[in-house]
Amino acid sequence: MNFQFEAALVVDPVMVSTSGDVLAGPSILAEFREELLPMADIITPNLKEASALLGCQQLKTVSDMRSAAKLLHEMGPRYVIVKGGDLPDSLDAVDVFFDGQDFYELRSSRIKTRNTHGTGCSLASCIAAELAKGSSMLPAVKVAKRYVETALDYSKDIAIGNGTQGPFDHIFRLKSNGQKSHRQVGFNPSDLFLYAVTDSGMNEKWGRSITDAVKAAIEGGATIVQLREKDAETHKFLEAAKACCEICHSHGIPLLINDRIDIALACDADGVHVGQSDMPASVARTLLGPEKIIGVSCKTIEQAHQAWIDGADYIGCGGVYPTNTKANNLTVGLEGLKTVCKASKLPVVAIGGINASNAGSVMETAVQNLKGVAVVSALFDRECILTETRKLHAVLKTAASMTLQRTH
Ligand SMILES: Cc1ncc(COP(=O)(O)OP(=O)(O)O)c(N)n1
Ligand SMILES: Cc1ncsc1CCOP(=O)(O)O
Ligand SMILES: [Mg+2]
Repeated sequence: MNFQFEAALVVDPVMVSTSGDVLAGPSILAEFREELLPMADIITPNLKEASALLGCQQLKTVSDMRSAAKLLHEMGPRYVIVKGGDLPDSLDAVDVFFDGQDFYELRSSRIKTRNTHGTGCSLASCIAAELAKGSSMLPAVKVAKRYVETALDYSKDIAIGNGTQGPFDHIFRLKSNGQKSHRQVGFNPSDLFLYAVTDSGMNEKWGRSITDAVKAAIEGGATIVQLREKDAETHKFLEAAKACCEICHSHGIPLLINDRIDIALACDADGVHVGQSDMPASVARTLLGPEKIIGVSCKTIEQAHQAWIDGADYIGCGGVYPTNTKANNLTVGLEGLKTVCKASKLPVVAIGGINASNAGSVMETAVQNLKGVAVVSALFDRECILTETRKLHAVLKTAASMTLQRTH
Protein backbone atom coordinates (compact mmCIF):
# COMPACT_ATOMS: atom_id res chain seq x y z
CA MET A 1 0.00 0.00 0.00
CA ASN A 2 1.25 3.47 -0.77
CA PHE A 3 0.28 6.40 1.45
CA GLN A 4 2.34 9.08 -0.24
CA PHE A 5 1.14 12.68 -0.23
CA GLU A 6 -1.51 13.57 -2.81
CA ALA A 7 -2.42 17.07 -3.96
CA ALA A 8 -5.41 18.59 -2.17
CA LEU A 9 -7.89 21.19 -3.43
CA VAL A 10 -9.13 23.86 -1.00
CA VAL A 11 -12.06 25.85 -2.41
CA ASP A 12 -12.94 29.14 -0.76
CA PRO A 13 -16.24 30.01 -2.49
CA VAL A 14 -15.63 33.74 -2.34
CA MET A 15 -18.92 35.56 -2.90
CA VAL A 16 -19.55 37.78 0.08
CA SER A 17 -16.75 39.37 2.14
CA THR A 18 -16.69 39.71 5.94
CA SER A 19 -17.65 43.34 5.49
CA GLY A 20 -20.70 42.34 3.41
CA ASP A 21 -19.32 43.34 0.00
CA VAL A 22 -20.70 41.17 -2.80
CA LEU A 23 -17.67 39.80 -4.63
CA ALA A 24 -19.30 37.49 -7.18
CA GLY A 25 -22.66 37.43 -8.90
CA PRO A 26 -25.19 34.59 -9.23
CA SER A 27 -23.65 33.48 -12.56
CA ILE A 28 -20.73 32.04 -10.64
CA LEU A 29 -22.99 29.91 -8.41
CA ALA A 30 -23.56 27.25 -11.05
CA GLU A 31 -19.79 26.93 -11.59
CA PHE A 32 -19.21 26.44 -7.88
CA ARG A 33 -21.99 23.88 -7.57
CA GLU A 34 -21.28 21.89 -10.69
CA GLU A 35 -17.52 22.17 -11.18
CA LEU A 36 -15.61 23.12 -8.06
CA LEU A 37 -17.54 21.61 -5.14
CA PRO A 38 -17.50 18.04 -6.50
CA MET A 39 -13.73 18.10 -6.94
CA ALA A 40 -12.87 19.94 -3.69
CA ASP A 41 -11.22 18.29 -0.70
CA ILE A 42 -12.61 21.03 1.51
CA ILE A 43 -14.81 24.09 1.02
CA THR A 44 -14.72 27.05 3.40
CA PRO A 45 -17.88 29.19 2.99
CA ASN A 46 -18.94 31.85 5.48
CA LEU A 47 -22.60 32.01 6.55
CA LYS A 48 -23.74 34.11 3.59
CA GLU A 49 -21.80 32.01 1.08
CA ALA A 50 -23.19 28.78 2.52
CA SER A 51 -26.77 30.01 2.19
CA ALA A 52 -26.05 31.34 -1.34
CA LEU A 53 -24.63 27.97 -2.42
CA LEU A 54 -27.65 26.17 -0.97
CA GLY A 55 -30.14 28.79 -2.15
CA CYS A 56 -31.59 28.89 1.35
CA GLN A 57 -32.51 31.40 4.05
CA GLN A 58 -29.94 33.13 6.25
CA LEU A 59 -28.16 30.82 8.71
CA LYS A 60 -28.75 32.06 12.25
CA THR A 61 -27.73 29.29 14.64
CA VAL A 62 -25.07 26.61 15.06
CA SER A 63 -27.78 24.08 14.32
CA ASP A 64 -28.47 25.85 10.96
CA MET A 65 -24.72 25.68 10.27
CA ARG A 66 -24.67 21.94 10.91
CA SER A 67 -27.58 21.36 8.52
CA ALA A 68 -25.89 23.55 5.90
CA ALA A 69 -22.57 21.71 6.28
CA LYS A 70 -24.34 18.38 5.74
CA LEU A 71 -26.20 19.61 2.64
CA LEU A 72 -23.02 21.16 1.21
CA HIS A 73 -21.19 17.88 1.81
CA GLU A 74 -23.80 16.15 -0.33
CA MET A 75 -22.73 18.46 -3.19
CA GLY A 76 -19.38 16.67 -3.39
CA PRO A 77 -16.55 18.05 -1.24
CA ARG A 78 -14.83 15.57 1.14
CA TYR A 79 -14.93 18.05 4.03
CA VAL A 80 -16.87 21.22 4.77
CA ILE A 81 -16.21 24.02 7.21
CA VAL A 82 -18.97 26.60 7.61
CA LYS A 83 -17.45 29.69 9.19
CA GLY A 84 -19.63 31.29 11.82
CA GLY A 85 -17.71 34.51 12.37
CA ASP A 86 -20.82 36.53 11.49
CA LEU A 87 -23.18 34.51 13.69
CA PRO A 88 -25.36 36.92 15.67
CA ASP A 89 -25.26 36.90 19.49
CA SER A 90 -22.23 34.65 19.72
CA LEU A 91 -19.42 35.36 22.17
CA ASP A 92 -17.06 32.89 20.48
CA ALA A 93 -16.24 32.53 16.80
CA VAL A 94 -17.78 29.11 16.09
CA ASP A 95 -17.03 27.21 12.89
CA VAL A 96 -18.71 23.92 12.06
CA PHE A 97 -16.47 21.25 10.51
CA PHE A 98 -18.09 18.19 8.92
CA ASP A 99 -16.19 15.17 7.60
CA GLY A 100 -19.20 13.34 6.19
CA GLN A 101 -19.75 11.50 9.45
CA ASP A 102 -19.02 13.66 12.48
CA PHE A 103 -19.50 17.33 13.24
CA TYR A 104 -16.92 19.35 15.16
CA GLU A 105 -17.65 22.77 16.59
CA LEU A 106 -14.36 24.66 16.45
CA ARG A 107 -14.50 27.58 18.82
CA SER A 108 -12.08 30.45 19.23
CA SER A 109 -12.44 33.68 21.13
CA ARG A 110 -13.90 36.56 19.14
CA ILE A 111 -11.22 39.23 18.75
CA LYS A 112 -12.61 42.77 18.83
CA THR A 113 -10.83 44.61 16.02
CA ARG A 114 -11.53 46.44 12.76
CA ASN A 115 -8.53 44.66 11.19
CA THR A 116 -10.37 41.66 9.76
CA HIS A 117 -9.81 42.22 6.04
CA GLY A 118 -8.79 38.94 4.35
CA THR A 119 -9.43 36.55 7.24
CA GLY A 120 -11.31 34.05 5.04
CA CYS A 121 -8.60 33.99 2.36
CA SER A 122 -5.94 33.59 5.04
CA LEU A 123 -7.77 30.68 6.65
CA ALA A 124 -8.14 28.84 3.34
CA SER A 125 -4.51 29.51 2.39
CA CYS A 126 -3.27 28.31 5.74
CA ILE A 127 -5.31 25.10 5.43
CA ALA A 128 -3.75 24.54 1.98
CA ALA A 129 -0.26 25.16 3.37
CA GLU A 130 -0.78 22.71 6.25
CA LEU A 131 -2.09 20.05 3.84
CA ALA A 132 0.95 20.61 1.63
CA LYS A 133 3.14 19.99 4.68
CA GLY A 134 1.42 16.59 5.03
CA SER A 135 -1.18 17.33 7.68
CA SER A 136 -4.54 15.59 7.72
CA MET A 137 -7.66 17.73 7.32
CA LEU A 138 -8.91 18.34 10.86
CA PRO A 139 -5.47 19.24 12.27
CA ALA A 140 -4.87 21.49 9.23
CA VAL A 141 -8.13 23.33 9.89
CA LYS A 142 -7.33 23.69 13.59
CA VAL A 143 -3.88 25.09 12.90
CA ALA A 144 -5.32 27.52 10.34
CA LYS A 145 -8.04 28.71 12.70
CA ARG A 146 -5.55 29.21 15.48
CA TYR A 147 -3.20 31.05 13.13
CA VAL A 148 -5.93 33.51 12.07
CA GLU A 149 -7.09 33.99 15.67
CA THR A 150 -3.55 34.66 16.90
CA ALA A 151 -2.78 36.99 13.97
CA LEU A 152 -5.99 38.95 14.63
CA ASP A 153 -5.16 39.25 18.30
CA TYR A 154 -1.63 40.38 17.52
CA SER A 155 -2.88 42.97 14.99
CA LYS A 156 -5.99 44.17 16.79
CA ASP A 157 -4.61 47.62 17.56
CA ILE A 158 -2.60 48.38 14.43
CA ALA A 159 -3.87 51.30 12.34
CA ILE A 160 -3.40 50.94 8.58
CA GLY A 161 -5.65 52.51 5.91
CA ASN A 162 -8.86 54.49 6.18
CA GLY A 163 -11.77 52.12 5.47
CA THR A 164 -14.12 50.53 7.95
CA GLN A 165 -11.90 47.44 7.84
CA GLY A 166 -8.13 47.23 8.08
CA PRO A 167 -5.70 44.44 7.13
CA PHE A 168 -4.11 42.21 9.73
CA ASP A 169 -0.48 41.24 10.16
CA HIS A 170 0.28 37.81 8.67
CA ILE A 171 3.94 37.65 9.65
CA PHE A 172 3.53 38.47 13.33
CA ARG A 173 5.44 35.31 14.27
CA LEU A 174 8.59 36.60 12.62
CA LYS A 175 8.41 39.69 14.80
CA SER A 176 7.89 38.06 18.17
CA ASN A 177 11.55 36.90 18.41
CA GLY A 178 10.42 33.30 18.61
CA GLN A 179 9.92 33.83 22.36
CA LYS A 180 7.40 31.50 23.92
CA SER A 181 6.25 32.88 27.23
CA HIS A 182 2.99 30.98 27.28
CA ARG A 183 2.11 27.72 25.72
CA GLN A 184 0.51 28.28 22.32
CA VAL A 185 -2.75 26.37 22.19
CA GLY A 186 -2.56 23.38 19.87
CA PHE A 187 0.18 21.25 18.49
CA ASN A 188 3.41 22.32 16.87
CA PRO A 189 5.34 19.33 15.43
CA SER A 190 8.64 20.94 16.44
CA ASP A 191 7.57 20.32 20.07
CA LEU A 192 8.59 16.69 19.46
CA PHE A 193 12.30 17.64 19.26
CA LEU A 194 13.24 16.45 22.75
CA TYR A 195 10.39 14.46 24.20
CA ALA A 196 10.87 13.55 27.89
CA VAL A 197 8.80 10.57 29.10
CA THR A 198 8.75 10.04 32.88
CA ASP A 199 8.78 6.70 34.69
CA SER A 200 7.44 6.24 38.21
CA GLY A 201 9.83 3.34 38.96
CA MET A 202 12.89 5.37 37.99
CA ASN A 203 11.83 8.36 40.08
CA GLU A 204 11.30 6.08 43.04
CA LYS A 205 14.70 4.44 42.52
CA TRP A 206 16.44 7.83 42.57
CA GLY A 207 14.21 9.21 45.36
CA ARG A 208 12.73 12.05 43.30
CA SER A 209 9.24 13.47 42.98
CA ILE A 210 7.63 13.59 39.51
CA THR A 211 7.54 17.36 39.71
CA ASP A 212 11.28 17.65 40.43
CA ALA A 213 12.03 15.26 37.57
CA VAL A 214 9.84 17.28 35.18
CA LYS A 215 11.35 20.60 36.29
CA ALA A 216 14.89 19.31 35.68
CA ALA A 217 14.02 17.93 32.24
CA ILE A 218 12.47 21.23 31.20
CA GLU A 219 15.44 23.19 32.49
CA GLY A 220 17.70 20.90 30.46
CA GLY A 221 15.79 21.62 27.25
CA ALA A 222 12.91 19.13 27.00
CA THR A 223 10.36 20.46 24.49
CA ILE A 224 7.41 18.25 25.51
CA VAL A 225 6.74 16.07 28.55
CA GLN A 226 4.72 12.87 28.92
CA LEU A 227 3.79 11.46 32.31
CA ARG A 228 4.11 7.69 32.00
CA GLU A 229 3.27 6.64 35.53
CA LYS A 230 2.37 2.99 35.16
CA ASP A 231 2.32 2.13 38.86
CA ALA A 232 0.91 5.32 40.37
CA GLU A 233 -2.30 5.33 42.38
CA THR A 234 -4.96 7.34 40.59
CA HIS A 235 -5.45 10.10 43.16
CA LYS A 236 -1.68 10.60 43.57
CA PHE A 237 -1.19 10.56 39.81
CA LEU A 238 -3.88 13.22 39.40
CA GLU A 239 -2.28 15.49 42.02
CA ALA A 240 1.13 15.10 40.37
CA ALA A 241 -0.37 15.67 36.92
CA LYS A 242 -2.00 18.93 38.05
CA ALA A 243 1.28 20.16 39.49
CA CYS A 244 3.20 19.14 36.35
CA CYS A 245 0.61 20.96 34.18
CA GLU A 246 1.38 24.17 36.04
CA ILE A 247 5.13 23.68 35.72
CA CYS A 248 4.96 22.83 32.03
CA HIS A 249 2.59 25.64 31.13
CA SER A 250 4.61 28.25 32.96
CA HIS A 251 7.49 27.24 30.63
CA GLY A 252 5.40 27.04 27.45
CA ILE A 253 5.86 23.24 27.28
CA PRO A 254 2.98 20.87 26.44
CA LEU A 255 2.17 18.10 28.94
CA LEU A 256 0.73 14.80 27.74
CA ILE A 257 -0.53 11.87 29.81
CA ASN A 258 0.31 8.29 28.88
CA ASP A 259 -2.68 5.92 28.53
CA ARG A 260 -5.01 7.72 30.97
CA ILE A 261 -7.60 9.84 29.16
CA ASP A 262 -9.42 10.32 32.48
CA ILE A 263 -6.36 11.88 34.11
CA ALA A 264 -5.74 14.07 31.05
CA LEU A 265 -9.31 15.36 31.22
CA ALA A 266 -9.24 15.85 34.99
CA CYS A 267 -6.03 17.91 35.00
CA ASP A 268 -6.72 19.61 31.65
CA ALA A 269 -3.43 18.35 30.21
CA ASP A 270 -2.58 19.22 26.61
CA GLY A 271 -3.26 15.69 25.45
CA VAL A 272 -2.52 11.99 25.66
CA HIS A 273 -0.28 9.33 24.21
CA VAL A 274 -1.96 5.98 23.47
CA GLY A 275 -0.63 2.68 22.16
CA GLN A 276 -2.19 0.00 19.99
CA SER A 277 -3.77 -1.77 22.97
CA ASP A 278 -4.93 1.40 24.76
CA MET A 279 -8.05 3.50 24.16
CA PRO A 280 -8.35 3.84 20.34
CA ALA A 281 -7.22 7.24 19.13
CA SER A 282 -10.58 7.87 17.43
CA VAL A 283 -12.37 7.42 20.77
CA ALA A 284 -9.75 9.52 22.56
CA ARG A 285 -10.38 12.26 19.98
CA THR A 286 -14.13 12.14 20.63
CA LEU A 287 -13.55 12.29 24.39
CA LEU A 288 -10.90 15.01 24.32
CA GLY A 289 -12.25 17.18 21.49
CA PRO A 290 -10.43 18.71 18.53
CA GLU A 291 -7.99 20.93 20.42
CA LYS A 292 -6.08 18.34 22.48
CA ILE A 293 -2.92 16.64 21.27
CA ILE A 294 -3.12 12.90 20.59
CA GLY A 295 -0.06 10.73 19.92
CA VAL A 296 -0.25 7.08 18.87
CA SER A 297 2.46 4.37 19.00
CA CYS A 298 2.94 2.81 15.55
CA LYS A 299 5.31 0.17 14.27
CA THR A 300 3.81 -0.35 10.80
CA ILE A 301 2.61 1.63 7.79
CA GLU A 302 -0.94 0.41 8.37
CA GLN A 303 -0.94 1.60 11.98
CA ALA A 304 0.44 4.98 10.88
CA HIS A 305 -2.30 5.34 8.30
CA GLN A 306 -4.97 4.42 10.85
CA ALA A 307 -3.57 6.98 13.33
CA TRP A 308 -4.00 9.64 10.67
CA ILE A 309 -7.58 8.55 9.92
CA ASP A 310 -8.35 8.51 13.66
CA GLY A 311 -7.38 12.18 13.98
CA ALA A 312 -4.06 11.76 15.83
CA ASP A 313 -1.54 14.61 15.81
CA TYR A 314 1.69 12.62 15.83
CA ILE A 315 3.13 9.11 15.86
CA GLY A 316 5.61 7.60 18.31
CA CYS A 317 7.63 4.97 16.43
CA GLY A 318 9.86 2.35 18.03
CA GLY A 319 11.60 0.65 19.65
CA VAL A 320 14.28 1.97 17.43
CA TYR A 321 16.85 0.21 19.65
CA PRO A 322 16.32 -2.47 22.30
CA THR A 323 15.01 -1.13 25.60
CA ASN A 324 14.63 -2.38 29.17
CA THR A 325 11.97 0.23 29.96
CA LYS A 326 9.10 -1.49 28.14
CA ALA A 327 8.88 -5.25 28.49
CA ASN A 328 8.55 -7.41 25.36
CA ASN A 329 8.73 -4.44 23.08
CA LEU A 330 9.51 -5.32 19.46
CA THR A 331 12.56 -3.49 18.08
CA VAL A 332 11.86 -2.06 14.62
CA GLY A 333 15.36 -0.60 14.12
CA LEU A 334 16.34 2.44 12.09
CA GLU A 335 14.95 0.77 8.96
CA GLY A 336 11.53 0.22 10.57
CA LEU A 337 11.54 3.85 11.71
CA LYS A 338 12.35 5.08 8.19
CA THR A 339 9.59 2.95 6.65
CA VAL A 340 6.96 4.36 9.01
CA CYS A 341 8.22 7.94 8.65
CA LYS A 342 8.12 7.81 4.85
CA ALA A 343 4.56 6.48 4.80
CA SER A 344 3.23 8.71 7.57
CA LYS A 345 1.08 11.77 6.99
CA LEU A 346 1.75 12.78 10.58
CA PRO A 347 4.93 13.98 12.29
CA VAL A 348 6.91 11.22 13.98
CA VAL A 349 8.98 10.98 17.16
CA ALA A 350 11.41 8.06 17.51
CA ILE A 351 11.45 6.08 20.78
CA GLY A 352 13.19 3.11 22.34
CA GLY A 353 16.76 2.78 23.62
CA ILE A 354 17.67 6.29 22.50
CA ASN A 355 20.42 8.15 24.38
CA ALA A 356 23.05 10.82 23.81
CA SER A 357 25.32 8.32 21.99
CA ASN A 358 22.85 7.20 19.34
CA ALA A 359 20.37 10.13 19.06
CA GLY A 360 22.62 11.78 16.44
CA SER A 361 22.39 8.69 14.19
CA VAL A 362 18.60 8.70 14.52
CA MET A 363 18.22 12.38 13.62
CA GLU A 364 20.83 12.26 10.86
CA THR A 365 18.65 9.81 8.95
CA ALA A 366 16.87 13.10 8.15
CA VAL A 367 13.94 10.99 7.03
CA GLN A 368 10.79 12.96 6.23
CA ASN A 369 8.38 13.59 9.11
CA LEU A 370 10.92 12.68 11.82
CA LYS A 371 10.78 15.57 14.29
CA GLY A 372 12.66 14.33 17.33
CA VAL A 373 13.37 11.64 19.89
CA ALA A 374 11.43 10.45 22.94
CA VAL A 375 13.51 9.24 25.84
CA VAL A 376 12.85 7.64 29.22
CA SER A 377 15.87 5.98 30.88
CA ALA A 378 18.60 8.12 29.30
CA LEU A 379 17.10 11.08 31.20
CA PHE A 380 15.27 9.68 34.20
CA ASP A 381 17.37 6.62 35.12
CA ARG A 382 20.40 8.82 35.69
CA GLU A 383 21.84 10.67 38.66
CA CYS A 384 21.38 14.15 37.20
CA ILE A 385 18.39 14.67 34.88
CA LEU A 386 19.42 18.25 34.13
CA THR A 387 22.91 17.27 32.90
CA GLU A 388 21.59 14.38 30.80
CA THR A 389 18.84 16.44 29.19
CA ARG A 390 21.30 19.21 28.34
CA LYS A 391 23.69 16.66 26.83
CA LEU A 392 20.95 15.13 24.69
CA HIS A 393 19.72 18.57 23.65
CA ALA A 394 23.20 19.50 22.46
CA VAL A 395 23.48 16.26 20.45
CA LEU A 396 20.11 16.91 18.79
CA LYS A 397 21.03 20.50 17.95
CA THR A 398 24.28 19.37 16.33
CA ALA A 399 22.47 16.68 14.33
CA ALA A 400 19.83 19.20 13.20
CA SER A 401 22.44 21.69 12.01
CA MET A 402 24.46 18.96 10.21
CA THR A 403 21.28 17.88 8.42
CA LEU A 404 20.55 21.48 7.50
CA GLN A 405 24.06 21.93 6.06
CA ARG A 406 23.76 18.70 4.09
CA THR A 407 20.46 19.69 2.53
CA HIS A 408 21.57 23.20 1.48
C1 LIG B 1 6.17 9.10 22.39
C2 LIG B 1 5.78 7.73 22.75
N1 LIG B 1 5.82 6.77 21.83
C3 LIG B 1 5.47 5.51 22.14
C4 LIG B 1 5.05 5.21 23.42
C5 LIG B 1 4.58 3.83 23.80
O1 LIG B 1 3.19 3.80 24.07
P1 LIG B 1 2.47 2.37 24.28
O2 LIG B 1 2.74 1.57 23.08
O3 LIG B 1 1.08 2.58 24.68
O4 LIG B 1 3.25 1.79 25.51
P2 LIG B 1 3.29 2.37 27.00
O5 LIG B 1 4.16 3.56 27.01
O6 LIG B 1 1.90 2.72 27.40
O7 LIG B 1 3.85 1.26 27.80
C6 LIG B 1 5.01 6.25 24.36
N2 LIG B 1 4.62 6.04 25.62
N3 LIG B 1 5.38 7.49 24.02
C1 LIG C 1 7.52 3.42 26.06
C2 LIG C 1 8.25 2.82 24.93
N1 LIG C 1 7.63 2.54 23.77
C3 LIG C 1 8.43 2.00 22.86
S1 LIG C 1 9.97 1.83 23.44
C4 LIG C 1 9.55 2.51 24.93
C5 LIG C 1 10.50 2.69 26.05
C6 LIG C 1 11.45 3.79 25.85
O1 LIG C 1 12.24 3.92 26.97
P1 LIG C 1 13.81 4.14 26.88
O2 LIG C 1 14.02 5.50 26.35
O3 LIG C 1 14.27 4.01 28.30
O4 LIG C 1 14.37 3.04 26.01
MG1 LIG D 1 0.11 2.80 26.40
